[in-house]
Amino acid sequence: APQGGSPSSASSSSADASLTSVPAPTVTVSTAIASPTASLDATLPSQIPDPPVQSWCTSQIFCAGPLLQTINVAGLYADPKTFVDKPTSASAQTVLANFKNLTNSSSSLTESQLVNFVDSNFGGEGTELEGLPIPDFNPSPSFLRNVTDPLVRAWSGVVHGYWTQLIRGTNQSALCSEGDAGPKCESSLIPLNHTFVVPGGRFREQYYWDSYWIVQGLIKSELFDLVNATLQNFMDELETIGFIPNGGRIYYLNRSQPPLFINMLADYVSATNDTAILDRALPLAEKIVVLCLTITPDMHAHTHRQRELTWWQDNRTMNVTSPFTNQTYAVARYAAANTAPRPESYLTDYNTANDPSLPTLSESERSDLYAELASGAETGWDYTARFIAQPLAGGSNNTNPALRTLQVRSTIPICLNSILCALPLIWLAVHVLISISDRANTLLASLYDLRQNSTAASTHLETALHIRSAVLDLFWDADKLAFYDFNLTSHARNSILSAATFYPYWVGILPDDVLSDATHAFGAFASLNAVLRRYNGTYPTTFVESGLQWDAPNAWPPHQYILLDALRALPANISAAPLPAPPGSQSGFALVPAGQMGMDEGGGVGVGERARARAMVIPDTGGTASLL
Ligand SMILES: OC[C@H]1O[C@H](O[C@H]2O[C@H](CO)[C@@H](O)[C@H](O)[C@H]2O)[C@H](O)[C@@H](O)[C@@H]1O
Repeated sequence: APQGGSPSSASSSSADASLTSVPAPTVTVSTAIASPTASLDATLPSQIPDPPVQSWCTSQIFCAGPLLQTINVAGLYADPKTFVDKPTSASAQTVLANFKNLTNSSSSLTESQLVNFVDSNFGGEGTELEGLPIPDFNPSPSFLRNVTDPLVRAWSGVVHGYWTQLIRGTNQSALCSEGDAGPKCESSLIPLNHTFVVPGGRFREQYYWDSYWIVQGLIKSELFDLVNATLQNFMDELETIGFIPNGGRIYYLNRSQPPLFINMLADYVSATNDTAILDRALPLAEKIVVLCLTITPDMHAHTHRQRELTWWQDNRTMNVTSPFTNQTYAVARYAAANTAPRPESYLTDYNTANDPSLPTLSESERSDLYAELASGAETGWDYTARFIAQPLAGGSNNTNPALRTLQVRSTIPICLNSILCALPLIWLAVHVLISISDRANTLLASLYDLRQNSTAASTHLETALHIRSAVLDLFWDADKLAFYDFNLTSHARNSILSAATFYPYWVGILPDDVLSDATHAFGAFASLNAVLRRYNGTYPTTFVESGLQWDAPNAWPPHQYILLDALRALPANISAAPLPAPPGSQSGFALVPAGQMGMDEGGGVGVGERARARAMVIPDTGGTASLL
């Protein structure tokens, strides 16, 4: 097998399933042909001065600089990511010399000169990757037999079959090898040692938080070797880079993504009992969760001084004093250091910053905006009203005015802090506060138990109490019965309800208000009831139709997963009661606590009658079923 490691139970397959060796898929490359919107003999539009070179991304071809800006301003490709995924066909030195000759040859370059330059100096996007076969692919894994609905079962079988299209390896023969005068070419790919699974389409590389849900699927599909390989790649990155980047390209090296490595590890060990992986993984995982272990400089310093130099703590943590209780907490935010357009979205960011219909930005305002845009990408929710001061500033057809008011770095997000503290918090929930599904038993404290390291486990438990307090204090609104992000500028909670409101439940943080009163528990999930009653569809990311992809009406699969787990986290004595019915002929919206959704029925800033959350078959509960 091309994957690293082979757990004992990794080869299990259903007895009646026929094992099939599926041939390696052909990876389609060079799908994009340069097709500038301007005519070929048009000269390039004028440019603003190049942004500063980014210390984290020093390629003069794929990172901010004159070449990248010129190619982008020419608008050769509909998707700016196409260009930065093309390896050069000659050494970087040669390509840069050719570019210099070109720019010296004329004061006004034409579109066709740029098309020729790219065609003769670059190869097809993604050629450094190869599609790999899945050895002994089982088209009928046992989970399919437990899907009773024939339609859903057939659909699940089709989805299972997609794995064969998404497995990649680094194409060693296409990598830029060393020549006498240095590497023979340059590519933006971060080569990985193990097989990996890609989201697909333009996302040709491994992504961090996508991999969490990929791992959930791989486990169901009994493709354990691929999970192991995914984890090995991430461990390699933790060792060599110091953190797990957003994705597997050098232009992602200034940011991470929602940190779910240890969740993947726990789920893998639970599914395979491959505890051998823990020797390498646990110290690296600790690097990720250390935020939870170093609450304030004076707490735990005696036990955790050696862990202080870690990535999330050093780069993303700050102390916040609650205006509600005056308690101080170390909490995390997304905050990428960046003063240039994102290379994979260069023209998009450039246009946001230089939109002629909007006020001209000073250099420092532009830099700030670029940092916000990169930080927004780090959230995984790029982009959403949740992190925007004026989400409807340009209406839903023009998102530039809204993006100019991004406030990612001044938002303490519910989701990140819930995730970062998930393991000790769920451990706490399981062992101290509430009963929760078996899944929780696989989490960090249990992993430590496996290694007989009870000291570390008790520290996690102690820490969990503190972090649970931070989440409940900063984010929980007891009147609206919902969690909201904390805004560092207003020093108050934001008012936008989003799918993030369910993250604390997902990780086992249940407010006492909810635990003590079934009516409150219903109120906390009343927006879900309203959505299901009215639209019979999935839960949108927010209820704001901003035109951004992480806003209404779009609903994203990760959130449906989290929401279902959030419901499962409710104790049975709270969730078993029948749902309250709306009075008279009113809709489920009438049952939503005042102000929770921040919208008026059928209007306001929300989805209202226009909602079209991507429909999924979830039957209307009709007011009689339980929340579960
Ligand atoms: O499925 C991969 C990811 O796709 C989206 O974000 C990615 O694309 C952006 C633009 O090309 C890029 O700037 C960002 O950093 C990428 O992660 C999606 O929003 C992500 O949630 C998702 O992981």
